[in-house]
Amino acid sequence: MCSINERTRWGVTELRLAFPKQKEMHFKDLTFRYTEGEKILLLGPSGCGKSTLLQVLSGLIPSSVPMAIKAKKKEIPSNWGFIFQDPETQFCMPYVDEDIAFVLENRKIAREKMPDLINHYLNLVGLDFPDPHQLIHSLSGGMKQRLAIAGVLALEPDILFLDEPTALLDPQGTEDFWQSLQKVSNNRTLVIVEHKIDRVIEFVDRVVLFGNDGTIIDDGPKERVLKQQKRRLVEDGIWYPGAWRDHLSQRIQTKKLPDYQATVLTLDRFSVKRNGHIKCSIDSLMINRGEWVAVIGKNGAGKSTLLEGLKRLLPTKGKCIWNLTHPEEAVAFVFQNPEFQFVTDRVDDELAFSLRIKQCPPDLIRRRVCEMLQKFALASVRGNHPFQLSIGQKRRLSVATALMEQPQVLLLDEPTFGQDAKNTFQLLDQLSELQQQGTTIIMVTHELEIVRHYATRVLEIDAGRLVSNAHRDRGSGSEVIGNGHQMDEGEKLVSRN
Ligand SMILES: Nc1ncnc2c1ncn2[C@@H]1O[C@H](COP(=O)(O)OP(=O)(O)OP(=O)(O)O)[C@@H](O)[C@H]1O
Ligand SMILES: Nc1ncnc2c1ncn2[C@@H]1O[C@H](COP(=O)(O)OP(=O)(O)OP(=O)(O)O)[C@@H](O)[C@H]1O
Repeated sequence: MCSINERTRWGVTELRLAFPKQKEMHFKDLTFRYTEGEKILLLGPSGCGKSTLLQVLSGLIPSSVPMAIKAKKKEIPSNWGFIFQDPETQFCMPYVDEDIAFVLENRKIAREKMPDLINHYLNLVGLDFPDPHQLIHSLSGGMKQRLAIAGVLALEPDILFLDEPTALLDPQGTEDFWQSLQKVSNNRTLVIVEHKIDRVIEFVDRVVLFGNDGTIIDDGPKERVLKQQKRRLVEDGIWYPGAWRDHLSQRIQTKKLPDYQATVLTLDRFSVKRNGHIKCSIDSLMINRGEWVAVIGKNGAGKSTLLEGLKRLLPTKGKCIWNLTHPEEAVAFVFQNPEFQFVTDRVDDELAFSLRIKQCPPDLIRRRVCEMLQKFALASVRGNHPFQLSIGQKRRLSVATALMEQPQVLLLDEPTFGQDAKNTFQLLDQLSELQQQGTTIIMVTHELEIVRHYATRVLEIDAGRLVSNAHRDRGSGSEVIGNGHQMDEGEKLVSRN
């Protein structure tokens, strides 16, 4: 073991950076240095610049992402791997096995050793294909994220830059990821951005806390930073261990939900196909107005497929009856990948788009756009291109556009992934308000706290089938919900036909 003085140090000194077409510099002379073997968590509100800084530290900015940057000193490591927020950006080849083989080839691994190694890295992230010669395009969002991680682990890098590596993973996948990383990270240096705080915090020794404007507010051992900065974390809406508990204890308990009794959706021998194959089927299901339905299940189970089938974005068979006058308009949809949704080149135009098509009065559109920019913390980026937003901002914009028309039914595919605490809680408060007014919410989520504290019904999908349909109720004892997660004491699921 070498002493700290002998270890290599990297980082940036007095960094300033300008995004294309932006006059103002991001980071005001930011200095951040780190040492071989350190395990560091970058914490800060959505949009403060965490992902951008990771890309500067790895040298991706400006070498692969051209950007004007100024720094007194830059020390960039050589053997690093980068796990991106958006797994789609990570792949070089069309097939699963080829993508990992590509990395192994770069490491000059002999061809005959490759099949075993490919399986080894896929197993590390819990991907188990009978034949790994699978089209990457045909994987679910969470499966792609697992593959992206496997590809980076196959590099066997000394340094890992991890940008929200578990955002799209199911709870078991998240746990598996941290366990796999534990196995391979002994002497490695890790610089991590992660909103799901509870697990990652066990893993790191140093926490760097950023403010809204990208300045470093504190930097030091995790115990000290989390303790001394607790007020700041709460005020800025940054995740900290116990944030959920504090939020729920302060949450104004919503009035008893109105029982509308009116069926809004009936499914009968309903199935949804992708590429000619049935990927999700439900024999029989009825959902009432004002319900909050959580759709849970493992990565690749068929949750997004179900939602896309309900919105008729994929071919379906059987009955899917919406008890609504104009279902095409009354049912709003939020894709798992927010970029699929954007149709304009400015944030404010994106919000105004659907109301303009309906020829609503300009005054009303302006008022509504301003309201949503405030509610979704997007006012400072209102003139930006939607593709230039941070992941959290993109996610909020996609949800905000769906809410513009005040739809009667909301189909939401993981609307809270990649969000800081403040924006997560604000979104949930808004959805609760809409639910009180009778909006039906059908939401795919891996966030068990939402399932526990907001859902009125939980549908569990496994291998393309509805395996459990349970009404959420409070009672005694505890029960197990999807992915082997124990419900809190005092809660239980009541089965429904
Ligand atoms: N290409 C770009 N052009 C203009 N602004 C950009 C560009 N890329 C990022 N930004 C802005 O820079 C800021 C920092 O973005 P970044 O993705 O680094 O934030 P982050 O802290 O990782 O956020 P999140 O937690 O939401 O992922 C954001 O306000 C974003 O809108
Ligand atoms: N574009 C596609 N083409 C073909 N098959 C696909 C496509 N997208 C997903 N699939 C397959 O359909 C099945 C269900 O995928 P789906 O995206 O519905 O899963 P999911 O439960 O939403 O997963 P996740 O939690 O990872 O988002 C998976 O077996 C997946 O491989």
